[in-house]
Amino acid sequence: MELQDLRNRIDDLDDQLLNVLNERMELVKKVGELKRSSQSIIYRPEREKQILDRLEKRNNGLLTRQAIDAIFFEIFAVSRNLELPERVSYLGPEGSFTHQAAEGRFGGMSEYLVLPTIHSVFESVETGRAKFGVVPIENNQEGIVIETVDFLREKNLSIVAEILLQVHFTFASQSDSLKDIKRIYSKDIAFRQCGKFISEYLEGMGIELIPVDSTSKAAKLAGQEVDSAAICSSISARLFGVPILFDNIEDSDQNRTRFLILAKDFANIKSGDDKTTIIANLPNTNRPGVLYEFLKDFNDRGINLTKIESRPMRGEAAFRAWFLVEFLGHIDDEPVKEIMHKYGTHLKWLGSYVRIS
Ligand SMILES: O=C(O)C(=O)C[C@]1(C(=O)O)C=C[C@@H](O)C=C1
Repeated sequence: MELQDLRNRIDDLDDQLLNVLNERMELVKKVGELKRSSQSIIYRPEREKQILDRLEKRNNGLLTRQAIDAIFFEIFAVSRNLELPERVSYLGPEGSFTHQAAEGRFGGMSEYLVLPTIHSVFESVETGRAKFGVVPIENNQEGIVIETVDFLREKNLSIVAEILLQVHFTFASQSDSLKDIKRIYSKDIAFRQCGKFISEYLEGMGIELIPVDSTSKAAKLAGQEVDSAAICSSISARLFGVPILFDNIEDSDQNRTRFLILAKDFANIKSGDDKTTIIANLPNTNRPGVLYEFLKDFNDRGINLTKIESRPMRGEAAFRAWFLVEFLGHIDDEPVKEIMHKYGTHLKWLGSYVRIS
């Protein structure tokens, strides 16, 4: 078949797609009206997961699950904006991995608020300037993001969903020859995580490594100087128009960051595959066995703990700790309810949400 024939057929299919999408939006609009009249929540991650799981099962074409997710997250985002436009804040700057995570879930059409600190993201959701906020919580190579964990305890926000992002770094420069590069900008963590690439490709060339605040700042600087390069995300290289010379230059392809989507007073319905996050301020943690007994309560009920992170009780002279605890299951599960009831105000529920990681 000739190119023109193929393109004509693609045009036909695009017409059909457009009609079907518009038809879908008519239905979504009606859902939106129903929700508004009953004051229900617009964003329903568990319904979105149900749709994606169903489509994956039905799928017998070339699309991978990842591709289906990417296309449909964009459709859901457009749907939600039609139902009720909701602003999303994220930890910037633009081009950061958090930006990438937020866009992956809320699509290119949403209205975004780019904020400079994790604290300001929490605050924007608290004050209602944004409906949702996206912050990193942990990287599987570097560990927990302490600021996020501490604000989860301090502030009164709910966890709506988690996002898992595979972290890829790119090497971007306006110069197409490594010989001409005099300096590389990046974040200190990124230099560390791309150590093998740096020593194999760049060692002994007298190139200066300059740490800056963010990888997107690195991309911006590399966009202004022809003899510089940046180790940054592909989204920030694109944002600042810096050509990518090498992709996926990180040492480990296991490098993943987990992000949380936060909102005020949000509760998900059970999806059947959920994770729950709580804060435990256990009573008198200096008595022997307090933590052991608490953990045993989970074990006794067959609840799978996925994380326990210990943080200091600030403002006290004693060395006391509180814990961020995550486990598989939903707050509406009987065994989970039992534990929540048993410890009462010593536990603070932050959210039960569709499990990704
Ligand atoms: O089913 C709903 O509750 C909808 O609002 C529709 C829809 C969709 O586009 O399918 C949109 C937003 C929700 O997050 C989930 C699904």
